Amino acid sequence: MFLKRIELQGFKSFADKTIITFDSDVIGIVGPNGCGKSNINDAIRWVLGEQSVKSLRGTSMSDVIFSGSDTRKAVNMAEVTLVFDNTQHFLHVDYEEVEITRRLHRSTGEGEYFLNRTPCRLKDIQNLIMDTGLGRDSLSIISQGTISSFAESKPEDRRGLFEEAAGVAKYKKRKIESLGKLSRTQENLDRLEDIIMELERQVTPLKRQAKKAETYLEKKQELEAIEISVLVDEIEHLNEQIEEGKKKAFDLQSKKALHETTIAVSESKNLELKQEMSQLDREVNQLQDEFMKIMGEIQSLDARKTEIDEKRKYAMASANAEIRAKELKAMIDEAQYEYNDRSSRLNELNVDLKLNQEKADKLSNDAAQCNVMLNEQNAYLNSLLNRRSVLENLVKQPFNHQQGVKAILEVKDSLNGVLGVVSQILKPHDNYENAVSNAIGGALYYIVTEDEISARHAITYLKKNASGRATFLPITVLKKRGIFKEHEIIAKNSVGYLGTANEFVDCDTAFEVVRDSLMGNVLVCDNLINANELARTLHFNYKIVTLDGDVVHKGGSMSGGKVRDSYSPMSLQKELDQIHEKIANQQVKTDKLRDDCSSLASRGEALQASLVQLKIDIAQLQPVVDAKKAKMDRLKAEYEELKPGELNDDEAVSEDTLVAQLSGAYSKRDAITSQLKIKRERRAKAGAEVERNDVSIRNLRRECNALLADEREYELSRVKAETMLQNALNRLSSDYEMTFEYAQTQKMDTDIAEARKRVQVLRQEISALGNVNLEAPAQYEEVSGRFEFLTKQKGDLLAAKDKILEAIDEMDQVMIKQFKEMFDKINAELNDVFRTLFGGGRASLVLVDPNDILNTGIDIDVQPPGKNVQNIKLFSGGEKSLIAICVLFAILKARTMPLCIFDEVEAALDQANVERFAKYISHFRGGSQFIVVTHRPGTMAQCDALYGVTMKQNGVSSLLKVQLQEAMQYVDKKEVNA
Ligand SMILES: Nc1ncnc2c1ncn2[C@@H]1O[C@H](COP(=O)(O)OP(=O)(O)OP(=O)(O)O)[C@@H](O)[C@H]1O
Repeated sequence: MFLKRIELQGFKSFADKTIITFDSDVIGIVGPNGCGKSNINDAIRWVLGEQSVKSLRGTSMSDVIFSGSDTRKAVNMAEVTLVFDNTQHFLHVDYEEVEITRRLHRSTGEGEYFLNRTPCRLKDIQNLIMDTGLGRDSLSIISQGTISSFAESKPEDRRGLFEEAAGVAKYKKRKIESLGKLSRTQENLDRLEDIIMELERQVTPLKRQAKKAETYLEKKQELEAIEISVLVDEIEHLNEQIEEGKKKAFDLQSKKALHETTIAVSESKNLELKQEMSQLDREVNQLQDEFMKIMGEIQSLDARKTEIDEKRKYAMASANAEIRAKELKAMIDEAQYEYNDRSSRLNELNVDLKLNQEKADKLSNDAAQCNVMLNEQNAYLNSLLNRRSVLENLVKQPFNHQQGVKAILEVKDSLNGVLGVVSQILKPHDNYENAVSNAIGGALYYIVTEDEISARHAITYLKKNASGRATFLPITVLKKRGIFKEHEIIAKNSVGYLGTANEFVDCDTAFEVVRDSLMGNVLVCDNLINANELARTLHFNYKIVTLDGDVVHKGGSMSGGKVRDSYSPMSLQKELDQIHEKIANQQVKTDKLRDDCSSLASRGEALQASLVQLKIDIAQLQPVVDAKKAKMDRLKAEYEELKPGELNDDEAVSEDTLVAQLSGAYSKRDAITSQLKIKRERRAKAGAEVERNDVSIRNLRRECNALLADEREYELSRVKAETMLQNALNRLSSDYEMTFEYAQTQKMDTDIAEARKRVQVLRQEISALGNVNLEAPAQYEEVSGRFEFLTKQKGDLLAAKDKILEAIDEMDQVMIKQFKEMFDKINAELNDVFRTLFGGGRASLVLVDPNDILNTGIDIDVQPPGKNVQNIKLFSGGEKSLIAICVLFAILKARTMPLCIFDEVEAALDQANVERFAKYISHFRGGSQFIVVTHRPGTMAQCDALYGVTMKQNGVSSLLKVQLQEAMQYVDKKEVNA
């Protein structure tokens, strides 16, 4: 016994668990129409993996689950188990007993398979039964429909039965799989070939481009290495040139400024001198007029005096002693008068000399003091000028001490998204510079960027060049800050509170978020006392700054004070403006002092000249006084000889005398002469000085022009050098992403002149290369790599294809052989079987195309006894069934089947044929097991055991073993009677 047991539950009409145990070789299943007999057949095929819903007589797979009846509810699961005796190993597994179960759930539609209660796949079941005769096209399970259609079916459609008998199904399946594989391999090959062709098209030009790119990169690399050194050398030279140019220009400017000052001083001096000269000219003219006048007076007085003296001489010579004495007395009076006059004049001159000397001393003192003051003021002016140049430098390069910030600003244009430094972006209101600077604190030097990516790029640049550190403020991450409303109300009502620091700063709208994020929560107070008070009131929750720049930090700590010469980048410009104003004021002050000093000096000079003249006058007058005294003494001695003791010294001398007039005139003439001399000398001196000054001004002007020309030339070459320097620096930063300082560390010790030449050559070579695809080497590597890989794959696929073809060929050979052998075997059996069942005649099987064993259809050539019908279709239904049964039995004889299930295959046969059919089954006893669903008593009679299927409850099948007698109640009444 091969099939030992069937267990059904929930399968079609078998709602309850039903177990059918088979213990004989030929088992009949009997029962009335519709009781569920064929459902057993369906159950066996279902378990063995039937997938065709149609052949299971349903529309969906869930139709196999019991769907309920009048009295029973539908169930949710169908389960059928077949238990096989495998001691003879019909099934190719080691087990002696094989249990196959299939289960289906209505709710999920999921099916499950079990092999000896272990879950398995449908494929496992199919493999297990393949070529055992239990397969899909097997002759193990034959229904009435199969039998009747067999004879009528096309020759090709009959092949399946023979293939199953020949056991070639597994090869056929494998062949189908192999053909699938082959077609997939061919598809892959086709696809591969297309890709390979496309890649082949790309590889050659890419190879050329890659070579070109490599040459370009080599040259570029060499150029870079040399050019960095050349650029560094160029920058160093340009820097030196610029510095030297600046120094020279500064020297020239200083020299020119000095010349211009000297010219200005000389011009103003000349102006003064010319004014003085014309004044002197006027005075000299006046003095000359006076001199002429006095000389006229003297001439007439002298004539009169000569006349008197002549008269006196005559009288003296002829007169007596009395008259001579009288004349002598008159002469003594005149001599006395002249002496007195000259000596008093001498005294006056001496007094003048003394007074003028004192004046000159004082003037020289004043001039010395004035010079000291001038020096002091000059020193202050110089210190202001120094501070101005420091501040100007700082304004030009405010971040000299912030290395990182400086480095970023230098390459600002080549880095994307760098917007500027906080201290440059924000502009504090007047007088709030200190407060705002301290409100911002260290963030003054933060660099504002468009976003985080720009900041990351800038940081990478600093790292790469080791150019210092800097802090960045990406605008996109900034948030406006402020103070709580209640705190604002408190602050506004506090003494000295001025507002939040951001209120005192102007900036572009785009930077308002920078301003408000840095200072929106910093408060400003007028002084530190009020700041402390406010801080306490607000519980030290805010940073507070004062106008002086003192700070009360959050938490209460304080900082303040002042550093000498310190500066804030925010107040730089303001301080510079103030310095400009101070310098202008100081220059006015020093200019005035310089004028004072020079006027004191010229006054001193004039005084010195008059002192000299006074001394000359005194020196000239002294011998005159002495001569007048000697004359007076001689006359007095003469008189004493004539009249001893009569001379009275105290006698007054009349001033109205001619002598007095003459003395007055002489004295006036001397004074005028002296003045004229002084003025003329002064005039001549001034004239000479003007002359000298004019010459020197002309010379200085010429020199200034030359200096200006030189300066322009230097300026021009400096600007040129600066442009070249900027270009060189830009190339360093944009082409090589290097700062000059970093590039200096990369400079090679090489002959720069040679390097320059090489740079030229390399540049020409690079430009001769034309357009270069720098991606080409990578693309070439990728494409050629793919090309090689795919070519290898193609080789592998071709080898695989050959192998598959070889395997298919082998399978074909096996199938041809097995099929042919089985066909011949069956053909050999058929005639006997036919003759037995038909009681004579002949039958054989014919290959439609013997040359194509693998596909050929199979014809049946039969001739029942006494008939000569050629076309099988012309036979009656019963005959057709019997022919099909003959073929079936011939196959069973050629190949032993462990199990055959016949479902009313003999339905169309007449009683005699049924009996022959039933008896013929006995031929197979011992080799095969038969389960026969039948309504025919003839068949029932040949069965070893009979099972009756009934529906005791409506729609629910049940099963019980019955005796032949009981079974007979289900058969066709006519047949029983017959
Ligand atoms: N899913 C199902 N649930 C309940 N009953 C079902 C289900 N599928 C089929 N049936 C019932 O099974 C019966 C058909 O059974 P089957 O074809 O096995 O009868 P039979 O005994 O072979 O009849 P016959 O002698 O006429 O060939 C029908 O009455 C049908 O209602």
